[in-house]
Amino acid sequence: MNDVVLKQPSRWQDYWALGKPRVVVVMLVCALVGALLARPVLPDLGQLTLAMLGIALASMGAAAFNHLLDQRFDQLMARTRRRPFAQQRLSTWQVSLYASALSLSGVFLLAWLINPLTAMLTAASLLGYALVYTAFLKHATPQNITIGGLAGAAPPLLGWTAVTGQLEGNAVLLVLIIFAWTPAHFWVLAIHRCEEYRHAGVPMLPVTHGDAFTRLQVWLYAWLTVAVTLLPFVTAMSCWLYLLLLLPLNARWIWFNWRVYRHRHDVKAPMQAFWFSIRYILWLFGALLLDHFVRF
Ligand code: HEM
Ligand SMILES: CC(C)=CCC/C(C)=C/CC/C(C)=C/COP(=O)(O)OP(=O)(O)O
Repeated sequence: MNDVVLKQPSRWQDYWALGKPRVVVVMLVCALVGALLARPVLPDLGQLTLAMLGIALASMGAAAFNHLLDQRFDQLMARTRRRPFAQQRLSTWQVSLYASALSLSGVFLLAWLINPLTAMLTAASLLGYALVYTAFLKHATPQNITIGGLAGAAPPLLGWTAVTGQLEGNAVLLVLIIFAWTPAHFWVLAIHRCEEYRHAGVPMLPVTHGDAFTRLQVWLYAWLTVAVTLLPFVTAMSCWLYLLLLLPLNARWIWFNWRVYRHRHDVKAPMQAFWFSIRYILWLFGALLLDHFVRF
């Protein structure tokens, strides 16, 4: 018998998937590093755990709203069509309630037990991703992710303000790193999935401006990312260990993105660069953390 019977995910697995848990885990790592870099000494572990919980709940709520608002587009793309709401395994009511419950509990937890600034910034990121990006920018302009990327870049700032209760320049530097990294992170995936985005009518850069132009943008943003990652060293927020770890990491980053730019016929290059982008951001924040604690 050739038929493969795919096992349906359980209800819990469906709810879990709505929160884009793998993306949120990486965001939480960035938030945690932001929190640990904020002061020379370790923050209170109880407060830190609560802050991470609040940020996680709000991020997963934002992701669930993204599923809710993008159902029609998710149904049109092979990458997303098996999502629980795209397949109508969960109802509009269930997803709306779940997204609202996660978002509100996350923001209220931060407002009540952490501080109002972190709650406000988290609420702004949540709305930035769920509403501004998903409901508007994503379907309006090929610059959707350069602008919308600000919401996804917020986690280190959220971690930082959770510890300090105030906005500080070094926290903004960490945001800038993710902000500069996002276009190269995403456009390589968009190059690989260009026909799906075209079919769904989503104006991603390779759809509107073509493959060659997008590869050039990836290459330029890769260099912008390199420049921004040097800022923590230039401003003396980080030291020589960070720089030492950064150099081979950036060399790999440039190499992966160079292949995207120059080896247009290498069909594997964009997705290899995409998966490396995730390892890159994790290693980078790991390097910032290591440098911080080796010094103090
Ligand atoms: C607006 C900004 C961003 C856009 C448009 C974007 C886009 C995407 C897309 C389309 C995927 C594929 C998801 C899938 O196949 O289900 C993805 C995966 C991923 N993104 Fe991003 N991303 C953004 C920001 C971020 C940020 C800030 C982080 C973390 C700091 C991040 C971490 C990840 C991770 C870890 C994955 C892999 C998920 C998996 O294993 O399935 N992304 N991103
Ligand atoms: C509070 C806070 C920090 C909020 C940020 C929340 C969050 C989960 C951001 C994720 C960024 C992301 C994966 C964008 C892709 O969306 P897409 O709709 O383009 O991708 P898709 O087609 O895979 O859904």
